[in-house]
Amino acid sequence: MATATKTVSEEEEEVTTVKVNGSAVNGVPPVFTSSRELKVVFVLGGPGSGKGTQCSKIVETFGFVHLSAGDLLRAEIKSGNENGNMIQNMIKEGKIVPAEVTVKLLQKAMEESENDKFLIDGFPRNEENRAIFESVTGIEPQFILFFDCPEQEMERRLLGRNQGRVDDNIETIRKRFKVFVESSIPVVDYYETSGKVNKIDATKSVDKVFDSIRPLFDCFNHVSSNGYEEELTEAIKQHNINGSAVAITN
Ligand SMILES: Nc1ncnc2c1ncn2[C@@H]1O[C@H](COP(=O)(O)OP(=O)(O)O)[C@@H](O)[C@H]1O
Ligand SMILES: O=c1ccn([C@@H]2O[C@H](COP(=O)(O)OP(=O)(O)O)[C@@H](O)[C@H]2O)c(=O)[nH]1
Repeated sequence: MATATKTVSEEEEEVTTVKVNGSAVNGVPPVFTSSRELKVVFVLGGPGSGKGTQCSKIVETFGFVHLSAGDLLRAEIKSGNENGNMIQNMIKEGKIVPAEVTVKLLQKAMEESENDKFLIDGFPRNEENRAIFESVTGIEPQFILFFDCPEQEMERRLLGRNQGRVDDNIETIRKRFKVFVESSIPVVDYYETSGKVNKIDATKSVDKVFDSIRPLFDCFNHVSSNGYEEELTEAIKQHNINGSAVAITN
């Protein structure tokens, strides 16, 4: 008689062969257990550049799930998890939490969601984040949104944010800016080499910034006869022609 119980070898088989977006990295298959084709957009930019604000608008209009790495880490502190103290101290100092911790939280959130389109906000923050995310999930981002904003404006916004965050004080803000330039900009540079970065002028009003982002997401709502990939490639090309070609200013 057939039974629902899987043998150990069947379970091993499932974990190693049923995986997102496929490819093994350095011969080690991703350990992601979902079989959905997930679409991920990384949203990067300095602290206070407006990433979270725009992610909310993208969620409303284009049906993505917003995963803020910072929010997931702050929830972990609140949950009383054993890593909580370490995470709290890192955030207070503006340092980057070890990749294993953040990737695990992102992975869990994606696996628990029934959606297949994710905005990952504020991650990857350094090369270690990027490499570990890629090797664990096997996911390559569709593209990168990079919010370009001068430090003076980001500082003004952060000091006015009023969310009671332990890191929105001038001393920690300065440390976060330094970490951003030294560790996060190299990730943007990495993706620039594969033409995946879409630079956004984040100094404009919230609505104007959203207007410049919108065309990059339209293809997720209406797929032309050319197909989604072609439509996205064309949107990125147009975005760059329209004067936002990538030139990292920091
Ligand atoms: N385009 C904008 N112009 C002015 N203020 C903004 C703009 N976008 C966001 N803000 C404000 O700046 C602060 C930081 O924005 P937020 O979205 O939290 O940034 P991030 O997620 O990049 O840290 C918030 O108080 C937000 O309301
Ligand atoms: O992938 C991440 C995302 C966030 N953080 C920590 O969380 C803080 C706040 O990040 P968040 O993205 O919430 O805020 P932002 O600095 O972009 O305003 C950072 O300074 C880091 O200390 C981290 O270590 N890894």
